[in-house]
Parts: sequence; C-alpha cells; structure tokens
Amino acid sequence: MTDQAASNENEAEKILETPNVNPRKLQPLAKLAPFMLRYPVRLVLTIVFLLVSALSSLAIPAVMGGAIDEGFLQQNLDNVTRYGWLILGIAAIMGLASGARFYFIASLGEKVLADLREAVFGHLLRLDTHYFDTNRVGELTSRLNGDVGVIRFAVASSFSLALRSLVTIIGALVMMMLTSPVMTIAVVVLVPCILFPLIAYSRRLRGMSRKTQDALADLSAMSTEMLGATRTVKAFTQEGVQSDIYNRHSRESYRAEVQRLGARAVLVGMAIFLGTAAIVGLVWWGARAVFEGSVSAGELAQFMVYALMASGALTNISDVLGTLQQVAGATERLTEILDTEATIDDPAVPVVLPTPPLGTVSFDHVAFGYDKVGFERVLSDISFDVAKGETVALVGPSGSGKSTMLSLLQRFYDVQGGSIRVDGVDIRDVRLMELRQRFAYVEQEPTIFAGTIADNIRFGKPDASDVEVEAAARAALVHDFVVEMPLGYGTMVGERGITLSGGQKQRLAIARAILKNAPILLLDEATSALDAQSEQLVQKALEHLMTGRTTLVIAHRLATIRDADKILVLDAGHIIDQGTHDELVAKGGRYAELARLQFRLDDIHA
Ligand SMILES: Nc1ncnc2c1ncn2[C@@H]1O[C@H](COP(=O)(O)OP(=O)(O)OP(=O)(O)O)[C@@H](O)[C@H]1O
Repeated sequence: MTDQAASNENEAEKILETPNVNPRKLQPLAKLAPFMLRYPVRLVLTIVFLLVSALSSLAIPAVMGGAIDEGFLQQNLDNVTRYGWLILGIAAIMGLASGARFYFIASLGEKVLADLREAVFGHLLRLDTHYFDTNRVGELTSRLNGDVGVIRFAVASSFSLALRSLVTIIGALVMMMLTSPVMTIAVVVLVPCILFPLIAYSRRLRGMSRKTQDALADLSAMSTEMLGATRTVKAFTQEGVQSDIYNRHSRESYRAEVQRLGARAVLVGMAIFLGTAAIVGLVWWGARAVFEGSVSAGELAQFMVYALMASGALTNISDVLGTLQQVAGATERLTEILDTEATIDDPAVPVVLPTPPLGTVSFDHVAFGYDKVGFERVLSDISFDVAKGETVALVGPSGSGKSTMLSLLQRFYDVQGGSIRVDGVDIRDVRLMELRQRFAYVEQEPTIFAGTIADNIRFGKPDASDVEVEAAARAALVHDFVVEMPLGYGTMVGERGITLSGGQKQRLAIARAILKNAPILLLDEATSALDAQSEQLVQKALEHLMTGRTTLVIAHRLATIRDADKILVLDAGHIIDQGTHDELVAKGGRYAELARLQFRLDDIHA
C-alpha cells in the first residue's frame, strides 16, 4: 500500500499542475507537423515501437492472471514456470520496444528542435531593422531559447506519453470489459467521481501558484538588474537599500510559496485517502465476486492491474494536455516569427551596380519618418550629392537625423519620399547584399563580438588570410597593442569587448572596415571623449581608412570637419546650410554657433 500511496501522491501533484485546457489553443501544434514529417522513417518507427511497447505492457497482466489461476491456485509449478517464461519473453519485447521508442522519439525531438531554431534564427537575421525597433531583443532570445526548449521537451516526451497513455487507456478498458463488464462500468463511474473533485480543488489553487511565480519573476528581474549595475549601486551607496527591497520580495515569495504548499498538502492528503478508499472498495467488491464464483482470483488480480494502469494513464493525459498547451503557445510564438515577412527585400528584377565601383552617393528630395502610420517626419526634403573620393561631414544637434541618413543609405529602412542613389542606381533596385557590400560602416559604439581579435577583424570577410588581417590591423594601428597581448590575434575579447579600451575598440572596428575594403565609408564618430593620445591614434587609423574612399561622416571631431570637402548642417531633419568649414564659419550663422559649442572652436580661434 506504501507504493500505492506514493503513486496517489504523484497523481495528486500531476492534477495540481494541470492547467485549464482549451482544445482550440492546441491548434498551433499542427504547425509542428511539417517539421516532423520531414523525417517520415523516424516518425513511423516511433509509432510502431510505441504501439508494440504499449501492447506488450497490456499483455503482462493477462498472463499474470493466468499464472495465478492455473499456477498458484492449482499449486502447479510447471504452469508457473511456463507463465514465468512467457512474461519474461513479453518483458524482453517491451524493454526493446520501449528503448527503441525512446531513442526514435528523442532523436526526432532533437532534429525538430535543431531545424526550428535554425529556421527562426536565420529568419530573424533577415528581418527588417524596423522589426527590431518594435520587438525587444531579450524577448526574441527568450523565444529562441525558451520556446524551442519547450517544444523539444514536448516532442521528446509529451507526445509520446500522450499517445502511449491513449493506447493504454483503450487497451486496458477493452481488457477490463473482457474480464468483468460489471466491474468495468463501476470503475468507469468511480474514477471520474474521485478525479473531478480533486481537479476542481486544484484549479482553485492555481491562482496561488501564479502568485508565487510572479513573486519569483520580480525577484529574478531585480537581481539581474542590480547585479548588472553593481558599479552604479556602489557609487550611489545603495547596497543596503537594494538588499532590503530584495529581502522584502524574497519574503513575499516565501510566504506565497508556503501558503501554496499548505494547500497542496491538503490536496495530496485528499488524493491518497480517496484513491486508497476506492481500491479498498474495489477489492471488497471483487472478493465478493470471487466468493460468488462470477470471476476467478486471477481475473480479479488482472482486472485490478488494468484499472490502475487506466487511471494512471488518465492522469498522465491530463498532465500532458497542460504541457501540450504550453507547447502550442511556444509554437505559435515561433511560427509568428517565421510568418513575419521582411518588407525590405531584394527587388524582383535587380539592377547590377557598376564595376569597378564609382563610389558616388546622391540623396534626392528624401523624406522619412520611423512611424509608418503617423508619418512624423524625421527627415524632410534632403538633397545632396557626394562625388567619388569626397568626404562629406554631417553635423547638427542631437536628434537632427544624422544617424537616420546613414541607416537609409544602407537600406535599413526605406525612404518614404524621394530616392537615394549609389553609383547612379536607385538603392531599391539593387540586391541588398550587393548594396551593403559597397559600404564599410564604422559605428559610434562598435560591437565587439565574443571571439578572438582576429575573428572580430574578419567579421566582414570571414575568408581573409592571416596576412590580410594583419595588414588591416597594422593600418588601423591595432597591431601594436595586439602583439603585446599574450595570445596576440588569438586573444579572446569579452562578450562586449570589455577587455579593450574605448580607443582600442574603435581601432578594431576601423581594422574591420579596412579589411572589408568597400568603396564608400560610413562613419559615425564617437562622441565619448578619448584621451589625447588615443584620439590621435584613432584619427591616424581613420586617415588610412578614408584614403581613396568616398566618405560620409557624422562628425564630432574638429579634424574631420576641417578636412571635409563639404559639410551638411542639419537641424530638425532639414539641411539648413552647406559648404566647407571656412565658408560656413565666415558666414556666421547656425554652423558657426554650433561649431563653437560642439567643437570648441573658441579654443582654436582664440
Ligand atoms: N529606431 C528609431 N525608431 C523611432 N525613432 C527613432 C529611431 N531612431 C531615431 N529615432 C528618432 O529620429 C530622430 C533622429 O534621430 P537620429 O538618431 O537620426 O539623430 P542624430 O542626429 O543622429 O542624433 P545623435 O547625434 O544624438 O545620434 C530622433 O528624434 C530620434 O528620436
């Protein structure tokens, strides 16, 4: 009875976990079918082994019933031996089939998982920049990792359990009917009578479970935030205050959990009592039937085992339905990503850019707003031309639209009015890949990927040789600091390049751009102040990069604007002035004022 009590306890716990299942919410599961159907052999083998293992497990109690009636009760050892061998044979088939079922379903799960995550990741990278403006990266990675994991678990275990349980219930009921129709009907009435009150009670408890989970989520969000900002916490001497807030959340979570556990204990107790009472009742009734001679002792034993198998399978199914609903949610979220179409895509009939590249850029009455619906203008009526080899500097107050212009040029977004041409061709008529190969983009805060320094330099040209990498590194003044590192170009740089200084990161990004060797350079100069020596090194590296290339630069440095062939002065999305530095300073106007503030010209002219 102890084992039975333990199994009742497990079943009570499963009931507690069972969410409300809405069959319509299971519909998205159908979308997994194409991924599974890609592996028909594995799928068919899984089903075959599943059926064999379920049917062989159903055969064992029937054989055991025979062993009791013809062996034990008649004290016939030969019969016991024969039945023993038979059971062993069936157990061997069951063991083999179960092992094979486990292997095939698990490997199918892994395959589906790998295909899904590859499809989603590949698709995400191809989606528009606009998609990433409106969807948080954290949420997307959680979909990619969490949801795919949920699906893997489901394919590997829940589907198999659901199917196995279904076969077991049907098989056990058939065998029970064959043994004793009257007792079968009694069980069919009795089991729901016990399960339904338990399920009803467990649903009431579900609210409590949600409360604990919310409290835990708060706790984890807070610890992630605070541990990620320990410097800020220390600088503002907030360790004590934040610990107190954390403790308060932690205790709330503890109280909610203890309350839930108390309620759960009541449920487990109820399930154990009701389950045991039902078994006692059934045994008593069965014993009466045996004494009356309507069933044999062996039949009663086999009937009891089938009844237990059926009720176990029923709780398994209610458990699995809950998991499947989670899986349906995960599948829906993932297929939502796969169903999102990129709006910025290659043209149907692409125009090929001229080779060798001319390196010219022209904006013709360009208008743009990020908000597609409201069309709030970020840029209006922007027109200018950049000739081959020219350097054009964009200057203007923060938010005037400088970065947006570089984004539009690389077609991260599409213009809403006018057009942009590269080498005389409208960029919407060119294949995205071909267009973007024409640019080398150095961001204001360059991304340093987790990997070696060489990997980082090679990012835009993965097949570059070591010699090419070193040449680019030398030109960007990266080589000298790299050779001083213990592993040279093989030195790992942290997830965010934490081990490199600001100036080193910028030079690494410049080396990456030099290696890409694109005809047009897009440069977003760093605003963050570097020390004079670092600044000088970056400036030198940039000079190497700019040589012979058409350059569009968002300028924050005096050296850059002085050397620019043309300066475009932006304000609130309009070009309000243009000319060389000297011309614009001579004019007085907005540029002179801006330049005085931004580039500290007073120091220079003083
Ligand atoms: N991804 C975006 N989604 C919505 N609005 C944006 C987005 N990026 C920029 N904006 C808005 O567009 C306007 C122009 O921004 P942009 O970054 O082009 O200016 P900027 O001149 O480069 O400024 P800064 O010098 O501060 O980088 C700003 O009002 C900004 O809030």
